[in-house]
Amino acid sequence: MSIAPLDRSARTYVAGHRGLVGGAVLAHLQAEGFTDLVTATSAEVDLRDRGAVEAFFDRERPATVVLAAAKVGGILANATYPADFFSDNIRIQTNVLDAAAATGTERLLFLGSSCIYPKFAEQPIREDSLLTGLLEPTNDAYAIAKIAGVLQVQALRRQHGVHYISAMPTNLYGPGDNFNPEGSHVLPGLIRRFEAARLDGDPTVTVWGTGTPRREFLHVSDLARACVHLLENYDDGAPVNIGVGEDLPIAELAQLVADTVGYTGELVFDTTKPDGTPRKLLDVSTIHGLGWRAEIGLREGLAATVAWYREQLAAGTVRAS
Ligand SMILES: NC(=O)C1=CN([C@@H]2O[C@H](COP(=O)(O)OP(=O)(O)OC[C@H]3O[C@@H](n4cnc5c(N)ncnc54)[C@H](OP(=O)(O)O)[C@@H]3O)[C@@H](O)[C@H]2O)C=CC1
Ligand SMILES: C[C@H]1O[C@H](OP(=O)(O)OP(=O)(O)OC[C@H]2O[C@@H](n3cnc4c(=O)[nH]c(N)nc43)[C@H](O)[C@@H]2O)[C@@H](O)[C@@H](O)C1=O
Repeated sequence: MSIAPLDRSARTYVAGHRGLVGGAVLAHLQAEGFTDLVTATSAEVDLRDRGAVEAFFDRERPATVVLAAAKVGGILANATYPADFFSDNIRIQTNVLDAAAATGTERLLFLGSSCIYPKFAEQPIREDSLLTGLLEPTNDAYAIAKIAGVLQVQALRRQHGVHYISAMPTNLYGPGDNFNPEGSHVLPGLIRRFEAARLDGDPTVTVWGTGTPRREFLHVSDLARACVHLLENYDDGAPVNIGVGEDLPIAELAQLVADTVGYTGELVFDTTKPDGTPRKLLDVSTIHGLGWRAEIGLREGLAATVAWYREQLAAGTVRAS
């Protein structure tokens, strides 16, 4: 399918620009020479409010949209607040997708997540395993909302002929992440905990679960590159996985974080916390075939993220929303 390159002078809206993904996408678009970038905080435009979204799109009429706004959290947040994860995300994505189609947005990228796939999908997980099995219960509400977004993109393509696409990133990390002790994902959660233990001289650090689940980690700068690459090289309704193509056990990740932070105490595993899905390594042959590959290795990316976190800690600006 031939697609015109993105018009760097056309109005481009990054929804969720203050988040981990949105911040990286905005920085990448600026570096790529996009000159008409539009953003709005959730206080300025609450994307759950359909009227506010319609008014925003009527006013701004973006030609391109990256939808990186969502209610996002780790396994404990998802398991604790499933109704909020479902309701917020269904409303955010429905409002943005409908308003984009109604006001002539030409290109849109919707961000889902690797958790949309069945708990026991064959590994590595191919895009066509979607809806072939039961979901992981700790995040099924969030996953169904995201699956609904994928289907809404496909429905808008069929009914209105729009060039909207969906991408399914694996677990992400990097500058701009959420370090909330309870609500964050594993990597920021462990960075925060190991750094505090190092500074306080604690003899042990608790890691949630058994440590046996495996996870794949993609640096958010790689993801930002992938988002623009897909917008310029892909135009189909099928979701596209974005990942690095390798994973590791949580126990190994925890030891890597401890070594990177310089913590030398003991790891203790709290098995009262959920493990979640045993593995969710993504098959990335589709996006590799489109000419994109991850470039930032986990050791390199983790070291840079720890350095960035320490700067935030010193400045008192650690995000823990
Ligand atoms: N982090 C990860 O590991 C992964 C993330 N993803 C997906 O990437 C996308 C971005 O995630 P991530 O960057 O990590 O999330 P963050 O929590 O870092 O950022 C989410 C952003 O969404 C905005 N937002 C949330 N609710 C609203 C609302 N009601 N109205 C307007 N804006 C809102 C927030 O804006 P504000 O700051 O102004 O409140 C925030 O900037 C999501 O779709 C997520 O599903 C997919 C796979 C993995
Ligand atoms: C991206 C993806 O992220 C979520 O899925 P997840 O990958 O299971 O999420 P997680 O990063 O929070 O946990 C990964 C593993 O790590 C273990 N673990 C150890 N210690 C900590 C810890 O301190 N914090 C957290 N959060 N987990 C820990 C934890 O027990 C689990 O086994 C989805 O809800 C959904 O949001 C989604 O799409």
